Amino acid sequence: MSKIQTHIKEVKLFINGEYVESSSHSIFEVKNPATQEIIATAHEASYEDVDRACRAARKAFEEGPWRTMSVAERCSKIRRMAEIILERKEELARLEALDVGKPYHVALEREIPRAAENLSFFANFMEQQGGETYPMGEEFLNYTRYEPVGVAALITPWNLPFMLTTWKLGPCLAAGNTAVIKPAETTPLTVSLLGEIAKEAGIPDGVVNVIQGFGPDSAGEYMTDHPDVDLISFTGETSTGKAIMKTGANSLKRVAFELGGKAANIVFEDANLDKAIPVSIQAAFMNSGQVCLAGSRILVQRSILDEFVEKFKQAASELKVGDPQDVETKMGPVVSEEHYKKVTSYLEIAKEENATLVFGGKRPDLPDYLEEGYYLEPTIYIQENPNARICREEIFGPIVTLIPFDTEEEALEIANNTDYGLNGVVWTDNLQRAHRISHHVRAGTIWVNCWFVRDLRAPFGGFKKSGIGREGGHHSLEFFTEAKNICIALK
Ligand SMILES: NC(=O)C1=CN([C@@H]2O[C@H](COP(=O)(O)OP(=O)(O)OC[C@H]3O[C@@H](n4cnc5c(N)ncnc54)[C@H](O)[C@@H]3O)[C@@H](O)[C@H]2O)C=CC1
Ligand SMILES: O=C(O)/C=C/C=C(\O)C(=O)O
Repeated sequence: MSKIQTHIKEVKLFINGEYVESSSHSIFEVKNPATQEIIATAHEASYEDVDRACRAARKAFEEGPWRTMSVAERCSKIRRMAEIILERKEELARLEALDVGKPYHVALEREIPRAAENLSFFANFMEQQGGETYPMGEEFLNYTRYEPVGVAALITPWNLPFMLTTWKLGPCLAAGNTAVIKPAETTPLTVSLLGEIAKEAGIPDGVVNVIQGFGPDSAGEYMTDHPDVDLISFTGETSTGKAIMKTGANSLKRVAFELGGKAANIVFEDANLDKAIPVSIQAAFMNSGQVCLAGSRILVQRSILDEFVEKFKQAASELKVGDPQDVETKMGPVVSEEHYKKVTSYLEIAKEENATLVFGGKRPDLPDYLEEGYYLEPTIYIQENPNARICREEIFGPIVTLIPFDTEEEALEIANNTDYGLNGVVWTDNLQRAHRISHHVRAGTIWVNCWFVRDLRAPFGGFKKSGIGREGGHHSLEFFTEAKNICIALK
């Protein structure tokens, strides 16, 4: 008998202000990755359902009051959504932990509050926006308005489902657009509640629609091809971004992509290891390493390699792996069987590439009721060859690779030796070096002596294959608005 309290749930579609079943009666199962228990069944949206959702969003955009109501009124409703999320935070955190396998307390203390903040931040930010004015002497005056674009398809992955969906929904709604949301098929639970939360907050029917289903030949592809969708905001795998771009090109949809990463976490010999070690452990193993910003390769200056390895290994051995619902747990399973196979295939690859296993590399010892869960110990390798696959490919699991280097130039070369460029981390007490490295690592965010510190006004996104465009502050609003210039003759 499982110790985990499961929550059997039927996940329906939310279209035009109400829960509906799939018109094709197609259903898929949702599993708890800690036990493989079925925790819910979800309705897969057919083409007809996606079409209804997109048309409802279009109608709400064209006819409804959402686009034309005052910014103050719109934003107060978005803030109310944030309040409801906080009122329901225990329930949402419990569902997120069940669905993704992440520790409940991480969802409760970090991700669900951040989801609420994603909405309240953009509501407040939108209210402070002005426009440009360009007087042409006494004869003409130009002024700019930022108007909503239309219907947005918001497609999100399974690693931080609720947080990442609200990160898109906040600016989308604040700017006056309407939305059709599709969470990942692996983790539909929390996002399925966003429609009812919006409705309770007083947001008109049709403005927030949530559909469920898969990617290719399913709900994801249908929405990216739909003529009523104007723009697509997507977070997920780089190859999926390419597929979405191709489909969206048929009707020239605007796209913003936040894709994969393989961050270099560079530790110089003058770094404060008392800070660098615990934060690097977080960066490697938070959410079982299923974070696009994960510091999954740690470049360590050779003169401190032995000390770093000893301390890092000790800290990894103290991470409690276990039941996501247990308050002591620091790391749960990975999200699904398919993903477990992908992640654990890198154990074989590491062996073939002669990496040195420092810690982990197998299933942890766990109570019987977790024996079917997709667990892997926090795993640490040293790999001298920076071209090895574990140094360049996104594993998206609890596997971290330590790569020794001697000089600053070498560290930079290794850091940039990947197709990705989402973020990087530098540990040093040398201010000039911190700036030099930050300028030369080709990535969208560099954290110096810290990691995953987020100011929601700052640009967030990737260089190279890590994305297209930026989210955050006015960057998000630019994506979700059309700039219009109005030129007035004054005489
Ligand atoms: N934030 C990030 O950078 C993330 C990266 N990943 C990477 O992606 C890998 C697989 O994770 P998945 O969730 O399977 O990512 P994915 O990119 O396959 O799926 C993300 C979302 O896109 C949808 N989708 C898939 N194919 C589509 C298509 N052709 N058209 C429209 N929508 C489509 C999915 O149903 C899901 O909602 C991970 O192993 C990791 O490498 C995953 C999650 C987050
Ligand atoms: O903090 C944000 O806004 C986004 C974080 C995104 C990830 O960590 C992810 O996609 O894994």
